[in-house]
Amino acid sequence: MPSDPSAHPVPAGSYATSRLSHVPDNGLDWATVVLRCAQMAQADAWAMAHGQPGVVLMERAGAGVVQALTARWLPCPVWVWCGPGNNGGDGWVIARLLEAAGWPQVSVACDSPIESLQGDAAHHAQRWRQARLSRAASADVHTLDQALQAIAVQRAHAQGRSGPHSPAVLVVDALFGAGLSRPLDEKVHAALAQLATWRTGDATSTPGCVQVVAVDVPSGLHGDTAHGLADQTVPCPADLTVTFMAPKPAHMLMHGRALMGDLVVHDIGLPLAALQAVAAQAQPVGLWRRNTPVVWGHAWQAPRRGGHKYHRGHVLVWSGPRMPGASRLAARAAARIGAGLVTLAMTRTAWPHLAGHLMSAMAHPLADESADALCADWRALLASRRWNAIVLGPGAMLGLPEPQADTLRTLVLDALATEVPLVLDADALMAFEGHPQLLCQALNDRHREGAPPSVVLTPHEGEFNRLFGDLVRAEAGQAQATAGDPGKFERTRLSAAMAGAVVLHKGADTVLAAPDGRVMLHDDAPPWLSTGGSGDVLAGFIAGLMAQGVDAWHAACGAAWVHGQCGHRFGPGLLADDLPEQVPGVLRRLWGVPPQ
Ligand SMILES: NC(=O)C1=CN([C@@H]2O[C@H](COP(=O)(O)OP(=O)(O)OC[C@H]3O[C@@H](n4cnc5c(N)ncnc54)[C@H](O)[C@@H]3O)[C@@H](O)[C@H]2O)[C@@H](O)CC1
Ligand SMILES: Nc1ncnc2c1ncn2[C@@H]1O[C@H](COP(=O)(O)OP(=O)(O)O)[C@@H](O)[C@H]1O
Ligand SMILES: [K+]
Repeated sequence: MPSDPSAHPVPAGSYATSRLSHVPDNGLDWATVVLRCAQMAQADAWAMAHGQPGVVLMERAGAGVVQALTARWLPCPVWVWCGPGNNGGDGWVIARLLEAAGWPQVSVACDSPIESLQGDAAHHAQRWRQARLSRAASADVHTLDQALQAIAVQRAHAQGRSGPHSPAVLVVDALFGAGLSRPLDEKVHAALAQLATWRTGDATSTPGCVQVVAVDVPSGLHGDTAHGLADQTVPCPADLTVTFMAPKPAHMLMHGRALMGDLVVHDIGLPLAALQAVAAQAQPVGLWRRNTPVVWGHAWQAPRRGGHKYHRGHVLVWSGPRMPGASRLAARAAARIGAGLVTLAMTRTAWPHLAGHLMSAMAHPLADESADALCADWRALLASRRWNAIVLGPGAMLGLPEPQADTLRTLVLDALATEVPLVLDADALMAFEGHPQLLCQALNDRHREGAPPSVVLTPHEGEFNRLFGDLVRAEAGQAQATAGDPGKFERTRLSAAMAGAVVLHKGADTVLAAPDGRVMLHDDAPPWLSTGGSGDVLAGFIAGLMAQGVDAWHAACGAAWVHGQCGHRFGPGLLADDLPEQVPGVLRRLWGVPPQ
């Protein structure tokens, strides 16, 4: 247990430096998990039951906030807004420690009388009061209304004299954290909304004149869903958020993440055993994890000495005539990540545009005078040899006279009727819009209970909602008493369970889920990845790994990681075409292959 708590910034995704093929799947540690609020409370409770008093943990939590805060800002007037629970408890510690550190103007606002506070929060409120009295200073506690009036005055006096590191007023939001159990009262919401207006700047003040530090989460944000309760808006974003031990979904999922400002995860010294106890309760599938090679490295081997291209699998990529670039990107990505052979199946109309551009990949033309002819040719191709993985979706639209979606659905169902591992992306998913049950049925028919899943669906948020939105809402409504968005983790988990497939739900906050309930967050992806065709490359990476024998879950997690690393390596100005070209460097580092 560290006695000197340290802070580490998020994302903390890092390369492993040694060969990963021997690392077990369960490399559990605080830096690799995302904990729900109830699980964090379990870990706290475990530590308290095993000799770590709550007041000590709270002291460390407050100290962590002070450490992060003093590293960023010069001494300036501070208001600490304390709520009625332990989030407020942290606030009392922060106020006391800031004063002890010599910050000259620290004021506290709390709408609950000190005498009404309970437990650890009551203890620290009393310590704050005693510290004040021992210095013969006033131990007055203000209401939020009084705080707002005072901040308005401080703000006005400081016009033009504040800067990024010395705001006119710094407000510590210690109102509500993990214990938020109902929407904010109107009065509290309005107070935070006023603060938000001052923070962003208005007619009378400059942006940054008032800055905000959130303890655990910005108040009103639910830690599990990354939204306000019952669709309430979260009134005041923060400039800095300090949470403890492990991020919660709200710190990682969009909306929530956008409200955090800089995020620090502070170690308050809970032992690994506390996490292991929480993980034991989360069996059989375990905790929600952050995507690092530790989690999937064992499932994915470097090419072996003496192997040949057939050991590395043959990927079949479907290509429609409208956007042939998409399927070419997927094909190149599959080859770069290690598939031994890649064949593009393309309609005869696409042949002239595509075939001449292929170098290492092979091409197979399909009849396209009618939907029936196309489907028959596709079935024959599927049956013609032992494919190791299929990608269907990037640039899949057909350009036939018949209704597109009907034919595309047939092509997908034909592919699903084989046992070949499959990635379904983009158009192949949208062909089932309005018919999600049809897709789920076919996937479940194929998925054998207990066997590893062999299909990966890769919708982005829009595709996810159009395909699964109604099903997931209905399922979440049945599963949960609380109304409102269950959050991206839960939505993705539900969709994978319904579909009997791995779902890789793309975005700045990619979430992956397997039918057995495993859930993974991929948070280490740079914004340069939001460029046309980047998803096509990802689909190719997944198929390329599956072709090499990696199961669908580990292939999806590994591919998302490689995708993110490729984005990091190239940096700004990235085009999707650049991504596969970064793979050699990423793999070299992953496998510890020495530089040439
Ligand atoms: N030992 C621990 O348990 C630790 C807890 N820590 C802090 O404790 C926080 C969690 O504490 P709590 O579980 O007490 O939760 P909170 O302090 O977030 O809030 C719970 C209190 O607020 C009330 N409440 C909830 N929603 C409300 C609303 N909308 N309006 C008015 N009242 C509302 C609840 O009835 C309860 O009294 C964490 O966010 C973290 O800041 C840290 O000190 C680390 C250690
Ligand atoms: N802001 C972002 N930060 C990180 N990754 C992102 C961001 N926006 C998108 N991505 C990633 O980029 C890829 C885009 O895929 P997709 O939306 O299917 O694009 P396309 O259809 O053009 O290929 C996905 O892997 C997604 O997770
Ligand atoms: K808070």
